[in-house]
Amino acid sequence: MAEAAAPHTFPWPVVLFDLDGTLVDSASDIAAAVNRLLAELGHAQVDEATVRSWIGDGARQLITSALQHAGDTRTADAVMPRFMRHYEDCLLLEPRLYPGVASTLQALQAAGVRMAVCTNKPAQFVSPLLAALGIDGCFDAVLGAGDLPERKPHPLPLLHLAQGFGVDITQCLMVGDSAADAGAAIAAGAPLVLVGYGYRRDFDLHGCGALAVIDRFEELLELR
Ligand SMILES: O=C(O)COP(=O)(O)O
Ligand SMILES: [Mg+2]
Repeated sequence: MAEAAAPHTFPWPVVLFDLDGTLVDSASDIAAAVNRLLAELGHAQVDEATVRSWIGDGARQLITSALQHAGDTRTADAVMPRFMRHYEDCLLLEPRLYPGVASTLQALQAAGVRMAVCTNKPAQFVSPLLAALGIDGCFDAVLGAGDLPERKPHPLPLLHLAQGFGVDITQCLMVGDSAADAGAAIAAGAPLVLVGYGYRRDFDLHGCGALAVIDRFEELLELR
């Protein structure tokens, strides 16, 4: 009788995933929303690469950067309701999972790893996006900006998720792309893996204490 394949073992029982720039390439949709706002405010359009450099610290910081870039003295708060309408309208224009994300999440799930999304994206957009991409069933918990009084790089969202899973934070691997993810993981005491393909700005991926920097999402399965 053929021997059953050994189940994949993974070093951590829980993985907390960042969303934008880690699981999902959403930059073109976010850029479309920003450009709709800029057009409405009478400003020139910006390219996707510029918007990518503004993603990672939440919608308010994104819009603060866009207004600054346009030389507009309005506050982010003053235009946020308008922006959120554009964000919602553009959310599902063409979001894409990065290569290997669906199969890797399935492999982790099959190995009994419990997973959560921990993102600075506005909370109301997270579940619809995960559902549209067909990966909503992989996660036991989803936390977005606005769900808690603090967001990454504050450690609270990570600590809150660990508590919900009933495990110590050192048992929760954080996987992200930005300084906000690294800051939150280090402040919380969570092990950290960074993806090299995301939206990082001026931040040293290799010098911030990550266990690994991966260029392909599937490399997660090789961690030991
Ligand atoms: O919306 C953002 O600014 C970034 O979201 P993220 O935390 O999933 O990268
Ligand atoms: Mg990110």
